[in-house]
Amino acid sequence: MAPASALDVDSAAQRKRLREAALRARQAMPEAQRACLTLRLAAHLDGLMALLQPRRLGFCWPYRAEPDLRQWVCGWRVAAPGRVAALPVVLERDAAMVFRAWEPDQPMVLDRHGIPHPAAGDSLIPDVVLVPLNAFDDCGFRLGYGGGYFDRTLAGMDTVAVGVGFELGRVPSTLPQPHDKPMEWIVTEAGAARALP
Ligand SMILES: Nc1nc2c(c(=O)[nH]1)N(C=O)[C@@H](CNc1ccc(C(=O)N[C@@H](CCC(=O)O)C(=O)O)cc1)CN2
Ligand SMILES: Nc1ncnc2c1ncn2[C@@H]1O[C@H](COP(=O)(O)OP(=O)(O)OP(=O)(O)O)[C@@H](O)[C@H]1O
Repeated sequence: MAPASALDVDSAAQRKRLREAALRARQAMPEAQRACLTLRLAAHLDGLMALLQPRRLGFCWPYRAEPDLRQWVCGWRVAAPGRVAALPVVLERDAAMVFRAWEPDQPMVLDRHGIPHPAAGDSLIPDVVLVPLNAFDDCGFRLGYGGGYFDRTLAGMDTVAVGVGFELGRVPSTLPQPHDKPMEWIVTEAGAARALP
């Protein structure tokens, strides 16, 4: 849909700048530093998961220097019986994603963006989804890669959305649009916090 006004054009351009700046800063971080921040972030995730107690947990395969949560998820999964980890699957452009259960060593295929996901499996609804953040704000609004996949997926799903990212992506406002649904929680290396109302 075409932007309605000069103000919309302005805020779309600003969102693009915020998204790109956060992505650039994250990708410029040395790998060792990223790993160190991810360990701290994971410790805060432990605390939040103890509170939320999901049985089915959605997360993302790391992409473009996002926090790599695979090891942490493996530990979470085996720490109690019946826990299921799930990855999002982009079946169609401009549509909601589905989640499929994931276990280490299972066959994976690449989606249209080159991100691995389980090759087969029934779709499921996670109790909690860990949503990657590029830029984000204290109200829980986020900027992803601009595909609108999470916006569409979370709009139709009864799940707790937990934004996961590094502090370097925090901005005063992401200039949220009417379709944006805020995360309930934000977890970074600095802690886990409920998004502000
Ligand atoms: N780790 C991870 N996996 C994820 C997501 C995510 O944010 N992080 N997604 C959350 O939505 C979905 C994939 N969404 C994506 C949307 C756009 C682009 C992307 O690279 N877009 C290009 C331009 C278009 C293209 O090349 O297809 C770009 O940003 O330059 C990548 C992933 C599902 N898997
Ligand atoms: N609930 C929705 N239903 C239909 N289209 C939507 C919905 N949410 C977002 N979109 C479309 O997706 C486009 C991209 O949205 P946005 O810029 O917020 O992406 P993003 O949050 O960065 O991406 P992602 O959710 O993939 O991480 C929007 O311009 C809008 O057209």
